[in-house]
Amino acid sequence: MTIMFNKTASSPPAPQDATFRIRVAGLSAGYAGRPVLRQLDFGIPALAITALVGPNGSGKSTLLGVLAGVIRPTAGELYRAGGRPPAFVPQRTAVGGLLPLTVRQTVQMGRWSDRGPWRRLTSRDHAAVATAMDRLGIADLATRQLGELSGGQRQRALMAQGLAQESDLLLLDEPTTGLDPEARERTATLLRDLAADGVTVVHATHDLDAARSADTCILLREGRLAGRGHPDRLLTPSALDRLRQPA
Ligand SMILES: Nc1ncnc2c1ncn2[C@@H]1O[C@H](COP(=O)(O)OP(=O)(O)OP(=O)(O)O)[C@@H](O)[C@H]1O
Repeated sequence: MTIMFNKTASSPPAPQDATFRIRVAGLSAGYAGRPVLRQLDFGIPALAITALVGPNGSGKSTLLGVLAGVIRPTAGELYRAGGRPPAFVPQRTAVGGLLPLTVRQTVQMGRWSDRGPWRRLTSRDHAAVATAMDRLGIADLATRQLGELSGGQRQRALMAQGLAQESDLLLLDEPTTGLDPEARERTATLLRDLAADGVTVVHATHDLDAARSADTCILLREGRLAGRGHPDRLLTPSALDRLRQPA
């Protein structure tokens, strides 16, 4: 699927290139009166883990919103290779902790895109929900209210909701923020397993260990592409210093 906006790119993405799950060309986006992303060109490799790295306000969440289809670009092209609609897991701070929902109900909402909110869940849905909770290690929290959970537990409940969608494109906003070292390690292993199972994973992160364990990184600075490639090549101390300086 190619979505074209006010076209500014001279070279359109190549839909026939099966190595990319997503391609963008000349992509710009932002909010009313506030341009954020400027003229981005890159591909997201299929069946791999891509980390979005950059300082606060560099546009990582905005880019995830565009890739998820919840923020409309103002210019450029976005090509998503065929597959299921993306599963988008926002930062836990963007999700109300006061919603009167149990963990299980939260994860079940991941099935709404297939089932709709008012239909009874099938045994297949229940199995997907149980598997997602198991993979995130939160089965024992199933009956707890979301609002009673610690930040890290709530983060894992939201990730389980994303997994329950069984999409082949998982977009995660700072999935390891607030997690203890063991949960971070578990998340890293989970992302690796998902990629091996056929999922393309994109996550925004400030966690350099998580970024270093990705297959590829995209660096953003003030809404512009500051680099992309393998983390070993990209995440050098001097490159990270440059990221922190004004563009
Ligand atoms: N809903 C919004 N309305 C207006 N401006 C916004 C909105 N959300 C974000 N912004 C602005 O867009 C810019 C990029 O924000 P974004 O959240 O994408 O950055 P980020 O790299 O994810 O930051 P962080 O690492 O702090 O999460 C910032 O200047 C921010 O103030």
